[in-house]
Amino acid sequence: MSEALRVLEHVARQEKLTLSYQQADVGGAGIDRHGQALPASTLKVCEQSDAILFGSVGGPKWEKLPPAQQPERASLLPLRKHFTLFANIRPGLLYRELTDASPLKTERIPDGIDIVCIRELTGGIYFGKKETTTLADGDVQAMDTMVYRKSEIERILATAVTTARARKKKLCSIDKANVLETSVLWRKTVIDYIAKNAPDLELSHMYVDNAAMQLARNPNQFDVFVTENMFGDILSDEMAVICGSLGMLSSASLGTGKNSLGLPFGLYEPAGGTAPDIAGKGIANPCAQILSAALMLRYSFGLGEIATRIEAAVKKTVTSGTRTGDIAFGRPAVGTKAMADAIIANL
Ligand SMILES: NC(=O)c1ccc[n+]([C@@H]2O[C@H](COP(=O)([O-])OP(=O)(O)OC[C@H]3O[C@@H](n4cnc5c(N)ncnc54)[C@H](O)[C@@H]3O)[C@@H](O)[C@H]2O)c1
Ligand SMILES: CC(C)[C@H](C(=O)O)[C@@H](O)C(=O)O
Ligand SMILES: [Mg+2]
Repeated sequence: MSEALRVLEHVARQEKLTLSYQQADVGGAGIDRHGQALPASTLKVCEQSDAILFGSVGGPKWEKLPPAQQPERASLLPLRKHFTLFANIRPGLLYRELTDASPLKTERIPDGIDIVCIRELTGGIYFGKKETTTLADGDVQAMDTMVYRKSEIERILATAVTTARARKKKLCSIDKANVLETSVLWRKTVIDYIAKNAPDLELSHMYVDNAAMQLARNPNQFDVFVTENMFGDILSDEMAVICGSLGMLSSASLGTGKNSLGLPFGLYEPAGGTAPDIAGKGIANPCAQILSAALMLRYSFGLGEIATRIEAAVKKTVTSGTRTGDIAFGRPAVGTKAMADAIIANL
């Protein structure tokens, strides 16, 4: 986050913009300093802001807390729900020059990867009824329910249509309609919605297990794919690794809310987590956070040109060989700060 803020401050200086931001504790920092993962003061700061640039939460230190109090469930999910951020846009981009960082064979992705995951973010099994009960026979039973309404599916489809129209007009909807009732509704809603509202799109459907395989086999057969919350969580991590590293995967979460500029209010965060295995060593890849900041400038501040400039600087830095360990693969690696320095130099 500190490197992303340095990049933002740098572009603000260059463009003579005033960037006004407040930092607020969330997740483990919220628990440690305020006794709650999402302190009321933090929520207030978010409500008064035009956008949220989110770090990552969670980690071994808080894993022993009751599940409902842990950072992920008690801060990130409530934030998504509070602002109805139902549309999670995760671009899966692997530069041609970086194909060696992908576990896929270069022959399969000679031009890199360029796909987009649209994940429904405020419904499904994440937010359905949850319960753990001890049964009469002493056995313990836990339950999570997956619930979707047609209207929830339609509103994420609107985002998917806009995204697909701005690209190759090709949309794949991913579900498990051979097993799940929610997926049967999902597929029917997709068919009806696209026929009525976007007949210009090339629409396909795929079961999620096959999609997981197809992503690894030939990712560029997709252009934009849209899916429910948990499938999107899992497929976006797979997408991240075939695109080189979770450290490169940014994301934007949007709802219907508008900010004081009349633009979409959004939460912008890397798709990855707190990377406990490398935390504190100064070697994490800052690109996902920096690219998330670029998405924030584009969607919530209407500063698309500056966002494109940041994206180009990240690409130039990585493709010219300056890389953190997660994407270095045998080349000399730089640390987090040096990576951001190089990006700033390219800006
Ligand atoms: N948005 C979020 O806040 C978010 C997202 C995912 C996971 N988490 C939380 O993070 C914690 C760790 O989860 P996990 O280990 O399953 O996932 P993770 O994403 O933190 O790490 C998975 C792997 O990817 C690597 N990685 C991730 N980001 C990287 C980066 N920027 N640079 C280099 N390598 C990077 C890690 O080193 C690790 O090997 C858990 O508490 C989890 O709940 C939070
Ligand atoms: C941390 C966790 C709650 C979160 C999710 O499952 O949505 C993360 O994995 C993500 O992909 O943003
Ligand atoms: Mg995830």
